[in-house]
Amino acid sequence: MLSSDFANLASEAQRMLDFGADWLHMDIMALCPKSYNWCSSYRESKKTHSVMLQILAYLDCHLMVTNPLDYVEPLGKAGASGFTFHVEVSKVMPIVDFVDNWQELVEKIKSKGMKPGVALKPGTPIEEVYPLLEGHNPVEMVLVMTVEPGFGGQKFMLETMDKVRALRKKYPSLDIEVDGGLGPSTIDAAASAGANCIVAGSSMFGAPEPAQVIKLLRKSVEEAQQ
Ligand SMILES: O=C(CO)[C@@H](O)[C@H](O)COP(=O)(O)O
Repeated sequence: MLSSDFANLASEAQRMLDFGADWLHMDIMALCPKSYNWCSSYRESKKTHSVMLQILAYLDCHLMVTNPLDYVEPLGKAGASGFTFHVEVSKVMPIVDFVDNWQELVEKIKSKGMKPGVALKPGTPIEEVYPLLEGHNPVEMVLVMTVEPGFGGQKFMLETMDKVRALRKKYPSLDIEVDGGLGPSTIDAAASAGANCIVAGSSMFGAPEPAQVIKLLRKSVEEAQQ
């Protein structure tokens, strides 16, 4: 949704669902560069925001915030479906008993009926998310960022596919999401590495025929899974 027309968020969301998107990906940012556009829409335009959350669709929320725990309650109430927080919060926050408490965070996310996920930036080694995939309260999705988080329209970082491959090898049935620079020219690299959830921003909203783009992305993932 970061690539959509912010003045028409609800109709843009519906347009993408009509074209065949399975999920709506909502970027919720606090500290990333250029995040003010989405943040201001998110915070200031409460009315539009709640209209979006009323649409019956899977709302995949990517929390680029340092205090994910504070967002669990409000997003759960608002109707979010997926809640993906960043593994790097354990480094930027001094609270960092987070590393010990991530299970509590995951439990809270689940208790609000949301699917817990963990995201990592391009420079973060994949090994950092492994502890969150073990134990009795594991996350259910890993989001491998394929651009630096912050804004749409960036170039897909092919080198991040090593992380997707490693993750897929270790966790054959895990949901692995990729986000940033995904479109017809990069989908095969992501799908063949093992990604099965594809976030497409500017390649969708800027496409003359978004339905065709979705079909192509889906086909590439399905073929790679066979
Ligand atoms: O989270 C982000 C950027 O922080 C992404 O969701 C991008 O917004 C995807 O946009 P494109 O790279 O597909 O244009």
